[in-house]
Formats: sequence, C-alpha cells, structure tokens
Amino acid sequence: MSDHPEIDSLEGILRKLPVEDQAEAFRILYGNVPAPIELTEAAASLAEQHDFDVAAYAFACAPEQRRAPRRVRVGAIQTRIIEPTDAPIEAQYLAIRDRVATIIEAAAAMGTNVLCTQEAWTMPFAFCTREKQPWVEFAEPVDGPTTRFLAELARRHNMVILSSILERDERHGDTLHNTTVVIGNRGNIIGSHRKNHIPRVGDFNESTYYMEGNTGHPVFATEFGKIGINICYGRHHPLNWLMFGLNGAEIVFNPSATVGALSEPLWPIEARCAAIANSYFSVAINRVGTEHFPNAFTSGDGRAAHHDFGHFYGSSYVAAPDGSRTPGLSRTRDGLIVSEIDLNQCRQVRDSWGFQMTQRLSEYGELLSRAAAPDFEPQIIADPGVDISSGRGSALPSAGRALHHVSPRALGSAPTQQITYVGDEEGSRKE
Ligand SMILES: NC(=O)NCCC(=O)O
Repeated sequence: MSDHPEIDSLEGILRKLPVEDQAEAFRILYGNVPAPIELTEAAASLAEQHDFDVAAYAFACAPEQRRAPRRVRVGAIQTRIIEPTDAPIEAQYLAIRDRVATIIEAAAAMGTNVLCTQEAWTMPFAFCTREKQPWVEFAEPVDGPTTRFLAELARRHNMVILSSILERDERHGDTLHNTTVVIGNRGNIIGSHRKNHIPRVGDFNESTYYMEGNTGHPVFATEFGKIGINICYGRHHPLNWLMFGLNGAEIVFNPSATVGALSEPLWPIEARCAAIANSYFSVAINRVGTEHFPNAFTSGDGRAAHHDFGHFYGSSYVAAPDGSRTPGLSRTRDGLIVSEIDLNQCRQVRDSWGFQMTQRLSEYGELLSRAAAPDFEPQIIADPGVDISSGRGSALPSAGRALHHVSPRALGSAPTQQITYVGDEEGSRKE
C-alpha cells in the first residue's frame, strides 16, 4: 500500500497547470470536453447537505436536418459503504440504500433519464474474502426488495434505473450471479443481465461466488435509448463491448468495483476506447473508499494476510462516440455525474469514421470460430532461420543463455530499431 494520502482527482492535478496550458492539456487528453451544466438548486442543496459531489456536463452534437435531436441525460452514482462490515447485514444494507436514495433524488433534480449504480451497490465488495457467510446474505432475486424499492423511485421520477446486485436465482437452485437489473421508467422490470467475465486477479476472488453469466449480450430498448451493460471486469474484453454494439446499443454502462493498485492506469482508457470503437456512449462507474473486513485473507500471491482490497478510486466518467469524455468524479468522495448526450451522435460518428462499415465481421468471425475449436492451428509464418520449437509460437528463443538478434531489415517497419531477445531460466526479456 502507498504511504501517500489519496489524491482527489487527476483533473485536480491538471488544473494546477498554468491556465494558458490547461485548455490544450484537456483537449489532448479529453477530446472535445463537454461543457459544464449548471446544477439545479435542489441538486446543489442535497449535495451540500449530504456531503457528496454533483458534476453535470453537456456533450456537443451537430444538429441534423431530417432527424430531431434525441437528447437524454445519463447519470451514474459512486459511493462508499456507510456502516462497518461487521455491522448487522440489514443495517449495512439499509444505510447504503438510504444514501443512494438521497443521491437518486439529486439525479432526479438534475433531470436524469437513465441512472446506473456501481457494481454490487447494496453491499461491501466482500468477494476478496472468499467467505460465504455472512456476505451471501446480501443476495436477492431480480424482483427482490432492492428492485421493488428502486421501482417506486423509477416510476416517481420517470427514470430508467440500472441496479447492480448480487442476485440469488431461487428458481435455479438458489444460485448466485453478479447481475444488473434494468428497471423501466414506469417502475417495470424490463430485464436483467449477468456479468459475463468473472475476475481471477489480485484479491478479486469472485469465482468463489458465481459463474460466468448466461444472458448473452442483451440490449434493452428503453424510452431513453438502447442500453447495454458490461459489468466490471468485462471492460477488459473488447469483444464483450463489441457484442453490445452489434446488438445495437447506444449507451453501454460499466458498473464496476476496482482498486488503484490493480487497474487505475487502465480505467480512463478502456470504457472510452469502447465508445470510440463501437460508436456509442459509455459510462464507467467505480465505488470509492477502503473497505475493511473482520478476518484477514490472502489470495495465494505471497502477500501477507490483509483486511482490505486497497482503495476503490471512484473516478466515474462518461465518454462519447467521438472519443471526448467528461472529467472524472472524485477519487475519494461519493458523487453523482450527469451528462446530457444526443443519441444522434452515434450515427453521426458512424457516418464519419465508418468503423462499422469497415469492420469486416465475417473475416473475424471465421478466425474466432476456428480459434475456439480444440484443433486450432495459429496462423504463423515463420522465418525459416528461426527455431519456434520452444512452443511459444514466436521468434523468442527457448530458455537458456541464447541470444537472438532480429535485424532491423527483418522487422521491416522500424529501420532504426534493433531488438535483442535475451533468454535465461526465467524466460526472455526484450532489450
Ligand atoms: N469487480 C471486478 O470485476 N473487478 C475486477 C478488477 C478489475 O477489473 O479492475
């Protein structure tokens, strides 16, 4: 763990640049930065009274002659847990629920049409512990108490709410899933989607609790746009993002729970990259705070037993199909981010960049099917002078002290570059 106090945000650091440099720094890093929207009095007063941040932005979009704008406001909530993890489960649950309900009021006051929670928002992210009890007591069916609670708010505020919970499927042997419930703006359950990719990295020991989801890549056609949900670790899988795009998503939400030491450099890139590659909007949401668990745990990686995951760094943001993005919410504070977007931008960017027109799905589809088959042979064209018998399927030499020089000419594209691979007992490294 770092000895440094947690910084509030990367943007806070960038704002220390001389004013004349800031605009260029933001343009290069954030694209066509959306303009801030003024907060309503009600939202600002809730935020002040209950100590959370509200940030709101409007993405620019060109008017069209034959289509009316399709402006919607999307929102995301990031929170820390309220009660300690050894408090009674019901007390922990109700405290978080009250907090989120207050932030939902602020979202409503900002005219939010579609609102998404963070992953497993009703509970501490206890999957690091590998203990079943008491954490599985947070699980509930898709139509359970949390959905019923939010359905009332969704109806009252004419808002679609995406609620990420630990699901218990009572009809299928009480099994658990990591699920987002899609609650329509009339308080109806439109459907639900289960997390497709389950992490087995660091302290994210989620495979102890649930298997990979079985709901495919559904897109939910709501009154405020076509919505997909790529739950947390799925954001590392470009094909997962692609599938929601293929099914017609205009906005893909990424409810997450992730910590600084593991993923922070990846965070600003992945959801934004998906927005660019798939010409849709993406909304990345992460919890905040450090959650301490009563019993120390290890994850078989040589680290001493510890009681927490590390710091969940928040930094929730929205990205547009043209690659522009909002600043992130705080790394340390609860918050609500609201963005006004025009869904027409998806088609405008498709027309301009042509990524869908040029994507050559059949070419990729064919290789993907072959790669998934047990008898797959990778397409490798070997330099006849190179020994690929090490089984690594590349020009790397096998373990030992062998040196192999790849001439600049053989590399073809980098005439000034010479790469040397040095092999030893531990493998090879590039010098
Ligand atoms: N919740 C979850 O899937 N976290 C995995 C870690 C990461 O993807 O950054």
